[in-house]
Amino acid sequence: MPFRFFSLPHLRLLNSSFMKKTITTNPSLLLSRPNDVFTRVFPHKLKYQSFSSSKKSGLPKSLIEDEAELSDWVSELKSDSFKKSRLYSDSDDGGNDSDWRGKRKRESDNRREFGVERGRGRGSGDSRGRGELGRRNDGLSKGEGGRKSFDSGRKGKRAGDDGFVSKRGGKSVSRGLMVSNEDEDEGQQPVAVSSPRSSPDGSESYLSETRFDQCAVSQMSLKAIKDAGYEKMTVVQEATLPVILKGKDVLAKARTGTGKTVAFLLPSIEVVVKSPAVSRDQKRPPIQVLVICPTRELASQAAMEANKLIKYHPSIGVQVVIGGTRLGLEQKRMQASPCQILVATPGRLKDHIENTAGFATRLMGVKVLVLDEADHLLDMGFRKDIEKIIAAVPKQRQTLLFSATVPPEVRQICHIALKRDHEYINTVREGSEETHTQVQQTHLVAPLDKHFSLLYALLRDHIADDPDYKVLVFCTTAKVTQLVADLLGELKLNIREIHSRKPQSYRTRVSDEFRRSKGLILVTSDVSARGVDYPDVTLVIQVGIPADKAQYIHRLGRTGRKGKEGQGILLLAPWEQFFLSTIKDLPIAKRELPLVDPNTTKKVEKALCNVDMKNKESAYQAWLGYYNSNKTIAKDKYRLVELANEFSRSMGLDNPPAIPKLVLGKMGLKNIPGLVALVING
Ligand SMILES: Nc1ncnc2c1ncn2[C@@H]1O[C@H](COP(=O)(O)OP(=O)(O)OP(=O)(O)O)[C@@H](O)[C@H]1O
Repeated sequence: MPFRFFSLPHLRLLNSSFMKKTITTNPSLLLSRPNDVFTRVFPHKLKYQSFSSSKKSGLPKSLIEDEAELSDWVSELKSDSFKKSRLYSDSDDGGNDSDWRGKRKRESDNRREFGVERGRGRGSGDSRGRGELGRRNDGLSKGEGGRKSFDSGRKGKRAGDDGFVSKRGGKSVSRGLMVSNEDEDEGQQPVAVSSPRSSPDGSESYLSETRFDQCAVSQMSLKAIKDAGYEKMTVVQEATLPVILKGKDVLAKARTGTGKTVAFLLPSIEVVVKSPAVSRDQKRPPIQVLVICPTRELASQAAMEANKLIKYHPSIGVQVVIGGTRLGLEQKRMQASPCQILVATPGRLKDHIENTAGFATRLMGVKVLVLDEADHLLDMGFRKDIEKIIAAVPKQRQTLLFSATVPPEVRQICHIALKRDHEYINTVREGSEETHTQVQQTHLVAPLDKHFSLLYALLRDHIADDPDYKVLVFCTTAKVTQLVADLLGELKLNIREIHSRKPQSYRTRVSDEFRRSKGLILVTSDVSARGVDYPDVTLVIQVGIPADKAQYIHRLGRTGRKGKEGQGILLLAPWEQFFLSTIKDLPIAKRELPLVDPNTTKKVEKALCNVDMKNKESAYQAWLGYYNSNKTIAKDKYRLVELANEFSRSMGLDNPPAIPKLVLGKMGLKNIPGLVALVING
């Protein structure tokens, strides 16, 4: 296709006279396109990258039989690319657990864990006792450019959910949200569409002044919105709704926890409302809205939100298809209650396309395609699945891409899904951070052998400080998550764990419980990093470097939702400090090491002794796989192995666990001193 694309290097704030003019012309939502601004914004041409011409995998697309096969196929593709760029973590649409050597290994594990065991059963560890409360030691380092002391004024503020705007009320500061269009030839450019308000302390309200009943949606949808307790639109809803309702393709960026789900669901539902009613006799009515989410939790959550919004539309149905449940059950459910709105994870959707009778035909009715967490879905891990899905829906459709992060690479490849005249709506003000100002972010650097004790001390201090604590601890891989959860459970903290190695029924139960609870710590892999809306999370701790800046932002975004306060701590080893330069534009203060008394250290060491040896072995291998996929760390394999063995010692092991020779070969770590190779006969 002879497309020409033009990159949008950075959206800039429009000059103040233009802003003023735009905003006074229409105080709510405006779209205008002055040409002088436009020509300054699109200077670089972008080469069109056809997905069909991407690297050959050796398999024609039509021969991909199932999810696992596709995973292998993608893995092959990725083996070149993933080392080039970034670490991957455990956020994928997981399929069945299986062996690294087996054909059906999950692709995400191929990236990181290089595990050899399959779904090894450990007690679910559901209910663990309440922990002891210890002495508090905040230890935020001084001289952090006037930042508030770590906990100052935090207590008691979180309750102010709906009152956030009025509390922070102050004078509105006009500033532009950016809408852009990539096609210079058509004379379209970023324009100011709205002006979210800043409070006197500089934080931005997530709510706009526009009420839902001011926009052109059906009365029945408005009624449901009211029942859901929403009155004013959030900033991203205000900015995107009119554009989407006009039928435009949209790429939208808005901070975490600011209502992006409703922003894409509400106008999508309106498309169904306006479509001719489906006859009752029609057994397989067309799917009109297809929403893709990267994780099962997120897909279920989006379907729940959709169900809220269709409450008064009895003729509209919503279904969710996700991995980890029986395909046959989903097929029966879809037959029993056909739907026009389908929310799916990519792998399972592909399964249905290939294995469910009539499903592909139903997809030909898609009018709106939504990619939630679009940057993640367009990333290498999912790209091929997404390309297949795009090929399975009509070309004539509206496409909506939403995320809190839109890295430049994603801007460059988003045209595989979007029309060339799509609009880019960026609600994050130029020059402001992508994270929330009301979330206090700190980082802590300590040798690896101190991490477990430090983590325990940090959690204990937080619990002592806030009886309503609700904490997420992010770990690098599923198996490291399992290890940390075991350890914290041994230390009698009230914990739950969630990661791709857990059965879906367990994941759903734990996720629901954590959503409802207070006084709980959820130890998790990246399956909880994006989109999951747990209310009132007080603290997010990230142990070890996240995959990239976007993943840091999404993990942190589990706290500080809907204008609430929160804290984020990033715990790094000295050799992981390079990651700080990746996130240097975020307001992350250095935190002083909390005092860990010798008794605490001893207690943690004792608890580590009680952790199952097999879990330590798995964690070691997973750890090695994860850091081996990091360009910076893995460039010196000898050093990498030294570090892995430091991790092994930190788990209380005298000698590093053996790793199957085949796995070492796959990791490119054969014959590196310090590793113990395990030869498996037969
Ligand atoms: N207009 C509104 N008024 C008040 N609350 C709202 C409104 N719209 C959505 N919400 C609520 O805000 C919360 C966050 O919404 P949502 O999960 O869609 O955020 P998000 O921007 O998608 O976050 P993330 O980037 O983490 O995926 C949800 O609990 C949702 O019900």
